[in-house]
Amino acid sequence: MLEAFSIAFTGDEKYVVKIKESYSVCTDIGELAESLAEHGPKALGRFSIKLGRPVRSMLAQRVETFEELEERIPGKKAAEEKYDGERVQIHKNGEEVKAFSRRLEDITAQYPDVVEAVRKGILAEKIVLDGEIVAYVEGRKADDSTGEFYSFQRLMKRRRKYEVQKYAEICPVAVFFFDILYLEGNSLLKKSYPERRAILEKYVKESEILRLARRIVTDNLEEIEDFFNEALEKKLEGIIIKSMDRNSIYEAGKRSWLWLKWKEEYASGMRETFDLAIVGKYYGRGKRKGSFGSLLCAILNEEEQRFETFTKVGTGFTEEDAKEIDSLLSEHIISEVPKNVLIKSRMLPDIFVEPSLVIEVLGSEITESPSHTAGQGKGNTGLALRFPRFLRIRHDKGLYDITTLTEVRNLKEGRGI
Ligand SMILES: Nc1ncnc2c1ncn2[C@@H]1O[C@H](COP(=O)(O)OP(=O)(O)OP(=O)(O)O)[C@@H](O)[C@H]1O
Repeated sequence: MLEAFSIAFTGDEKYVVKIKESYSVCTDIGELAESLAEHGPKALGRFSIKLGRPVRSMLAQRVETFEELEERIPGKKAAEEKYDGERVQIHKNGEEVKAFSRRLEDITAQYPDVVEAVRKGILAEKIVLDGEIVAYVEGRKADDSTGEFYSFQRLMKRRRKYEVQKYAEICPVAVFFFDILYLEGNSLLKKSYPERRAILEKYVKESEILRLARRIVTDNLEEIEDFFNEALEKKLEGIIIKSMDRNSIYEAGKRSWLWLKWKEEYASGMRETFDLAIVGKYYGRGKRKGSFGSLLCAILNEEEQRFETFTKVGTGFTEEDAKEIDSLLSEHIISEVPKNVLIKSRMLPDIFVEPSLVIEVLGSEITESPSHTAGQGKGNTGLALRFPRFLRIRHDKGLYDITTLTEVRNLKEGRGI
């Protein structure tokens, strides 16, 4: 249809791309046609976001490797949690609130709880917000202040015309806002992502239902890896990396390289298990305070007869695992780095543990890392295991039965263990 518009209203095919761009902002096809009929190509580029008329969503590109995140968006970037629910664009005009789906359908009636929360907790008269609605229950467990995410399938129970109120109770939701597109008469589409996020934070009064997408801003890929692992631990499926560049505008209707997605399934090139010795423990920090935290784990360097750190494991533990590990480790806590262990100063754990307990860990990539000491040469980089996940305690394995440096090197070079 948009192609036909190009010929019909401009007499030339060459305007198709521009017409498509205009449609991303002016999704009312009648209005688009009228304007083109009246002004011809001059109408293009004049469209702006309008209250009550959703723009097409900006989408993220996928990358093939974790390093590609750095290649595509070098330096400082934001990593946001990626919520698996329904994309929603919320338009608030005073008391009137409308919610639109990614397919631009009006889904307001399905979410009376969200509408009510927006009326109360969004501190602007006229505003357009972009986010994801998820099946979510706040602070379910006593020790879990961040709440619990449920599957997309569960959210789909809310897709109904009848008994909406009943299902609002059966399936509570939260909206995680990650963008703002319009404020009090002004389009924000051309503002940079850091500017938009700062404005967004001012206008969302967080509550059980209204949340801001959790994120970190960093230029350190390892921190992003930790953030990704934490996201998986919360049963999220990944993260979205966002450019902080001056030109990081909101590209309506585009699958943009300014946003990259990284999901659990992309990381599973290799699925190999490793038996590792625990040599330290970190406490849960920030929102994970009070949680189990993570374990610093080592492989055996057979030649040097010492344990060299290889990874930090923070996911995959059940509550029982955590309790058992804590109680087993309590007998091996010491006040300094154990003699037969090599740890980089940047990785010093909160608690040092004499190597004794062996755990089995699933991992999906071996990379060079300045943080770990496994096989570290003169260049000061060691080998590290990416995306580790705890599987079980190996009571049956002794310290000298664990994965060795030779095995890790073989695996890295594709020779297998
Ligand atoms: N923090 C976030 N920032 C941007 N998008 C997010 C965020 N959290 C969740 N999303 C959602 O993630 C979607 C992209 O993830 P995914 O690849 O799983 O979805 P898809 O429908 O298969 O692909 P796509 O939406 O990219 O076409 C976005 O369209 C958006 O709805």
